[in-house]
Amino acid sequence: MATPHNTANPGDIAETILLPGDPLRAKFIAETYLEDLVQFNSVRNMFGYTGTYKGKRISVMGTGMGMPSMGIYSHELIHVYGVKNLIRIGSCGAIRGDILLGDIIMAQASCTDSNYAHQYQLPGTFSAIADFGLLSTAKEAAERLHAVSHVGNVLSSDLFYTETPEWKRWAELGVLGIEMESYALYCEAARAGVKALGIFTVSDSIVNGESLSAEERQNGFRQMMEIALETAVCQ
Ligand SMILES: O=P(O)(O)O[C@H]1O[C@H](CO)[C@@H](O)[C@H]1O
Ligand SMILES: O=c1cc[nH]c(=O)[nH]1
Repeated sequence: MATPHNTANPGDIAETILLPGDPLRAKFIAETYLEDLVQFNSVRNMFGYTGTYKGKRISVMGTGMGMPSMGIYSHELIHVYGVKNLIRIGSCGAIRGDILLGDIIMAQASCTDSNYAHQYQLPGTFSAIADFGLLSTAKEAAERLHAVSHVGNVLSSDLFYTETPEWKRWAELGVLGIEMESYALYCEAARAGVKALGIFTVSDSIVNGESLSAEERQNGFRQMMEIALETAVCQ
């Protein structure tokens, strides 16, 4: 049965899915890497595809920007379509001077300034973490592909533009970078007992204001895509 945001029928989506924020990144991955491609969604231009990579059935779909958008798509993928392994592939800003443009950050855990976990009515703060199996498989893939990758904490923020440089406080606690969706993804996966991981290419440095050129961005993103695909085939 379709949802208000996804016209796929149950069975159209593989158990393992790659989730870029940008639907055009989903289209690029599908057209570049997948065989026997079928498009399952175009509602709101949030393109979704299923195909095969090295013989393994894999899907890829955009999730938009921010935790409300990620929350909707990941919830439906898990609860309506039976997806079991969700691998977010995004861009992020580095908040440490030793993490360079084009480097890859794997979110072992995700902090947040959002109230996403408020819905669970916990008597405390929920620590959102990656699935260890997905994380260790991705780290091994990164090493095989000679990618520079860092594993640690990220901040999933509700804010892209901020009035004050709050990132410094997060950096003092060892947080590596900032993006906008992994906390919601990890919450949805934890609540449903499925697996999730966020992998990010550093597209800009919040420390020194540098950002990737278009060409460097494309190459860096391709390395992240290949790490995610290599992780997906192992599931
Ligand atoms: O490149 P994506 O996956 O969209 O991720 C990052 O880029 C967007 C902000 O430009 C936010 O969605 C943030 O999380
Ligand atoms: O969320 C994001 C993504 C890229 N760069 C940032 O500074 N923030």
